[in-house]
Amino acid sequence: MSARLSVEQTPLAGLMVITRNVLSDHRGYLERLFCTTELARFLDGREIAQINHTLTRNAGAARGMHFQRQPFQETKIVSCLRGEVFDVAVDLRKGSATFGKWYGTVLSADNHSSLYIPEGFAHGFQTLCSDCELIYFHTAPYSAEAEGAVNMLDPAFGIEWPMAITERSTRDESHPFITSAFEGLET
Ligand SMILES: Cc1cn([C@H]2C[C@H](O)[C@@H](COP(=O)(O)OP(=O)(O)O[C@H]3O[C@@H](C)C(=O)[C@@H](O)[C@H]3O)O2)c(=O)[nH]c1=O
Repeated sequence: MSARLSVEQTPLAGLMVITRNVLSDHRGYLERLFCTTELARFLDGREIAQINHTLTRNAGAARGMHFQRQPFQETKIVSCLRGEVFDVAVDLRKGSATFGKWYGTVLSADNHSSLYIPEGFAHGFQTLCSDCELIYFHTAPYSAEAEGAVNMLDPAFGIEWPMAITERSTRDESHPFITSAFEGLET
């Protein structure tokens, strides 16, 4: 049986784009969203602790850039099951050669791509059309106390969002810009 998931490295070590190889027939298709066996070499024993699903109604809306601190640091796999989003991860790993760099890619229901985001990255996205649904596989449970975030408009990162950001949560709007005191996340 051929691999159902193809994995491509990005310029940020450990951050990967997964393409789901669909099995189509006259009814439609089947695709694999997660596979312990195929992803074993990356997961290195981590198990999925939580699966979350979000709907974002309006095009141009954005969520992020979120992460969880130790001991709830998490790897997450993000997939878009309806619509199209520009999905972004920022490397916040302390001591990383690419600290502060970002990588973005379009995830859509049609391109069957997912982003594999390792510990030490912040994640966010912007919707490119209305009614976008994402599904997240997380290796740690949600912890409000361990949540952290950086501002998606922070010039220190210079993320090139595809369109003007039309909507964010009050909390996401209020995340401060980082300062030189921010050394990054321990991983
Ligand atoms: C993320 C999360 C939130 N919540 C609660 C907190 C709050 O009351 C409500 C909405 O939370 P938020 O506004 O943080 O939801 P949202 O902005 O969609 O948060 C998500 O953003 C993207 C970018 C990610 O990377 C995800 O991991 C997650 O952080 O849901 C949970 O109960 N469990 C969870 O796992």
